[in-house]
Amino acid sequence: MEKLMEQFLEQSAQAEENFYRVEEQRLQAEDRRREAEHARELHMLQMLAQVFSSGRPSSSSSSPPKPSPLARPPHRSSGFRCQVWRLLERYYSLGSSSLGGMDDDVVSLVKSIVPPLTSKKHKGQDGRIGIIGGCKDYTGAPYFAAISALKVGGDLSHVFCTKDAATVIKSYSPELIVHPVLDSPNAVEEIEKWLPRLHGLVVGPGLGREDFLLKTAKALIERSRARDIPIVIDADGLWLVTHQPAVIQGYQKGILTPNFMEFTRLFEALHHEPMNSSDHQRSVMQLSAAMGNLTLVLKGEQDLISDGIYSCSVEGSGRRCGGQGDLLSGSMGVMAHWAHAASTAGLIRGMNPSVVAAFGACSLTRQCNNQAFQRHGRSTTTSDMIQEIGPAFRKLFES
Ligand SMILES: NC(=O)C1=CN([C@@H]2O[C@H](COP(=O)(O)OP(=O)(O)OC[C@H]3O[C@@H](n4cnc5c(N)ncnc54)[C@H](O)[C@@H]3O)[C@@H](O)[C@H]2O)[C@@H](O)CC1
Ligand SMILES: Nc1ncnc2c1ncn2[C@@H]1O[C@H](COP(=O)(O)OP(=O)(O)OP(=O)(O)O)[C@@H](O)[C@H]1O
Repeated sequence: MEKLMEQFLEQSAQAEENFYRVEEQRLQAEDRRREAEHARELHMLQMLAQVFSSGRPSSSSSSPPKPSPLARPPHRSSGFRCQVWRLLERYYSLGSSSLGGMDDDVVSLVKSIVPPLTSKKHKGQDGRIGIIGGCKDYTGAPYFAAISALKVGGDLSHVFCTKDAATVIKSYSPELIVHPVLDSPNAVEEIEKWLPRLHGLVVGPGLGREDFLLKTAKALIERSRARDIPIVIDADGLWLVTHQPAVIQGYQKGILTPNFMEFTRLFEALHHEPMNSSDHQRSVMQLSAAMGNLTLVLKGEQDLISDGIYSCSVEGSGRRCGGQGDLLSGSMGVMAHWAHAASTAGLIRGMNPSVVAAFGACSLTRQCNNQAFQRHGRSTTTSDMIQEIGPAFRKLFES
């Protein structure tokens, strides 16, 4: 019996070793294929850039000029030029890892949207954010999003959730304002009363997928849109968008933050065909276009942000714990308000404010993950990351 057991263990160890060997070979081949594809694409775009970038300094293939994220397409009126510009943008962003400074340029734009802390302001000016989400099953997600909005620097954070989620969420934190209205018969009217006081809305964390909750969320998105409020849609809010894309399509103050699964569902719903999962940048551009060029953030090893393609690769860690996406969407809700306010005030020009907000929130989330991981390693949770928001924010945007 013992001998049999030994044999069995040996065989399974061998099988495991074989599996890892084959897997490693597969990953190496995939890396080589991607590198070759990337090089081909860069080369092609480089040639296009040289042909079309009249007025720009000519670029050597090894060191292309550093792009300014502030720059605008030269003549937006011309469709052809616009297309060329997009190719150039793509070329520059594809080359961004070798350029190095790209992230720094966008980070400095994020710095410029952060409102200064002065004694002249009243409570509420730096952001009153609403979270639509929180139901019987999910109380953590809306809490993470709402507390992150506060810790980033928003002044007031409202959670609109179902009745049975409200007491639970209140008990997590006295800092949140929690409205137990999401499943009341007149939920839309109850919540709409608050819209004039809100600077940003985050729809989806812990919302659930019950029809009546999604119906309420839909009506609130429509009414917030009519009031020109920046809207971040995440988690179950994206389930709604997958089934009814028109609810947010074309809204320039809308930001979608899908993880890979959510992205795939959305892509396949809009394109009626399977996604080519080997080229994420292309898929992001395609989906963004299908959604009316709104800002899209595909979260992952790098966060890919359209319009154009920006990639945020601030170093995080290998730890993925539930709720990181809620930290992201909550902080993005505040930053979207700041970015649009800064844009209206003429403080940022030439770059889509939603992209600046998205980049800011992605960098921050990843930096929080990195710092929390240094302290807690494998046991890092989203609560640990939330503890890092203050120091991470200072390090990225206030130094
Ligand atoms: N503590 C809480 O209350 C939390 C609640 N959450 C809520 O839970 C609800 C459902 O969210 P789910 O994300 O589970 O939704 P989905 O049902 O869309 O996710 C399906 C599955 O996809 C997997 N997945 C994610 N990224 C992937 C990738 N790159 N490749 C392969 N698989 C991947 C996830 O592990 C998940 O099990 C939402 O309302 C969400 O807000 C989450 O935010 C996590 C924390
Ligand atoms: N592979 C990765 N490497 C580094 N960072 C990552 C990786 N995947 C995700 N992240 C970071 O975590 C953030 C949230 O992405 P994630 O995929 O965890 O979202 P989510 O599944 O929607 O989260 P939630 O658990 O809140 O629903 C991303 O914006 C990114 O900063």
